[in-house]
Amino acid sequence: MNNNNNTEKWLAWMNELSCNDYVIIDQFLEEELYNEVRSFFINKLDLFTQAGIGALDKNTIIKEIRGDHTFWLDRSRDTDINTFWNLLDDVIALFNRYCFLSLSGYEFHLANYPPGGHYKKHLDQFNNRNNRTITIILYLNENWQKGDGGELEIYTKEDTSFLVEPLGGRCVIFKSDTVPHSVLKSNKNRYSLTGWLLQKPSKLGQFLG
Ligand SMILES: O=C(O)CCC(=O)C(=O)O
Ligand SMILES: [Fe+2]
Repeated sequence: MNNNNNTEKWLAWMNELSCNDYVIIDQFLEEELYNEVRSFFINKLDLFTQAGIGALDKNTIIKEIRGDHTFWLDRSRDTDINTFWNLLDDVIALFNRYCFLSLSGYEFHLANYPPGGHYKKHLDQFNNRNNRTITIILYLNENWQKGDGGELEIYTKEDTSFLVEPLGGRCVIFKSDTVPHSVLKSNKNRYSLTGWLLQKPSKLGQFLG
């Protein structure tokens, strides 16, 4: 973190995350970085493909469950957003230090839900691969209006749920294994940058012998 002020902000967000399992942050990035990420998104729109469900070979396209199109990011290739990658390094270091985690990596994609797109209620951890630990979603929608749909529905520990509008600059962070969520039908293109901070795989020994 480049200054104490940012560290303090992160400590408050992590505190909220540990109490509620989620935290919602408006104007998450400084304007310049937000614009950089959004321009990068727009430049890549031609490369998006229909998203699937499940890890690796279990990945199948089921439009009834999720309707988004995605583009997976690669830090060494996608250097236009280096400032964002560097921020992630700092964030991972803070989580490991203050939340006693052992995060060792991340995976991020750009996502577009075209009109009619939605994602049914789910958890972000796959049954057969459980190292997704923290989910981070940054919305990139300018001028999102009531009636545009595409709200994120978050289901709480108290068995209630609430809706989060995908407003540009808003970031939602939650625990990947405990917070069920869904995306309601979007009525227009809905842009986001979504990713997961990954825990070091446990029980590697059983594979390594
Ligand atoms: O874009 C969102 O609000 C949520 C996306 C989501 O749940 C996912 O990609 O797993
Ligand atoms: Fe999800």
